[in-house]
Amino acid sequence: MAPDITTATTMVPATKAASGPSRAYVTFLAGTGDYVKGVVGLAKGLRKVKSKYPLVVAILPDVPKEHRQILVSQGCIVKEIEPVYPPPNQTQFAMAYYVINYSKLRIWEFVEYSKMIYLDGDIQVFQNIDHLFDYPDGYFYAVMDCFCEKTWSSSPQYKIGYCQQCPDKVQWAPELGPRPPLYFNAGMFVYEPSLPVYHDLLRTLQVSPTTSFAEQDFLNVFFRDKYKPIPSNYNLVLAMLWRHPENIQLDQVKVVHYCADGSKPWRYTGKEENMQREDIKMLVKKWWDIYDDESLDFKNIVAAAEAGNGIQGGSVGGWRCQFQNRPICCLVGPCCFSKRMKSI
Ligand SMILES: O=c1ccn([C@@H]2O[C@H](COP(=O)(O)OP(=O)(O)O)[C@@H](O)[C@H]2O)c(=O)[nH]1
Ligand SMILES: OC[C@H]1O[C@H](O[C@@H]2[C@@H](O)[C@H](O)[C@@H](O)[C@H](O)[C@@H]2O)[C@H](O)[C@@H](O)[C@H]1O
Ligand SMILES: [Mn+2]
Repeated sequence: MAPDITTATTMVPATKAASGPSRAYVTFLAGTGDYVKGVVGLAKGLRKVKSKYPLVVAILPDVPKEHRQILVSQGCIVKEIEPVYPPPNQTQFAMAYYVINYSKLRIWEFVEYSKMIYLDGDIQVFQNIDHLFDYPDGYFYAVMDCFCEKTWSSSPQYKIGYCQQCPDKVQWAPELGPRPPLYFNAGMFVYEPSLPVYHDLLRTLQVSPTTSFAEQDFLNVFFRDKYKPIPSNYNLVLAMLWRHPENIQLDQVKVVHYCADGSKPWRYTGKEENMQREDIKMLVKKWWDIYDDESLDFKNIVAAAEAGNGIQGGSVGGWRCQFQNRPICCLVGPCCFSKRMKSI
């Protein structure tokens, strides 16, 4: 099991979760590039909506020390994972870098948590979604994807203009075979870590064909009997705004997925198609407002909690150190959020 880097550096030994099933959000970070900004934004966004649960970051070995330190300083629980590679293949992935996304499968190994919510690093949470952890166990919850973007141009759905978001607009062509089962976007999902499932995933991957949406396609096949769609409010794939506006009520959206071409806020130039839309500009600004909000930096949250300023019951988002009867037991912080804290 991947060691908690924070536990290794924590001044005091982490102990088992104090009470009740252990839950956490989890994201994935690879490379030396700027996705680390996405993860910092996500950590601050979860704090802004007062989530009760910590953010675990599964990182590949190529993530530099400086980025790891930034994540720990933002209260993240950093866990190094080994890459997962698909079987040798000639696949033309929709995006060449999708090949690294198979490494996401390592999060099934995080069995110190009973339930986790996976969020891509290019996602922001604008309203609290902790209640998703209470959904019945035994299912895989995720939002249905959209097939209308050109990233889908090699798919049979795209070729006939069929999309599951509006199945009556263009009927599925029976001559293409059975209508495809509901298909989820793998940028956000609710799942239960499990070693048997983890080993089954890795074994099955090695005998599965690789396809253009890499681990997203693979997860859709693997969990097809357990998949339960949840509303688009929990993972707004931005293309929905111009492809299926009738399905979206922007003020109800809790989670935004900046996956449309040119929409990553930390790289936004406004030059790509659809990027000058008022709703896109508003959502990019909302992301930056959180990223730039220093009051959401972990060190300032701890300081405010220590001073008891405006945080009820001297807790941080409902968490209090069980050992030192203070909001935070130590400035290292993440040990609290992963092991030593208990929900009050
Ligand atoms: O260079 C990269 C590319 C991707 N990712 C991670 O892999 C996820 C999936 O990639 P991406 O979100 O770019 O795919 P999309 O949702 O846009 O198809 C990202 O959100 C990050 O968490 C990363 O850490 N570094
Ligand atoms: O590795 C495959 C990726 O496939 C998914 O994104 C795609 C896809 O869903 C299309 O529907 C969209 O058109 C496209 O923009 C979007 O990037 C996941 O968001 C990502 O986490 C990851 O699994
Ligand atoms: Mn994404």
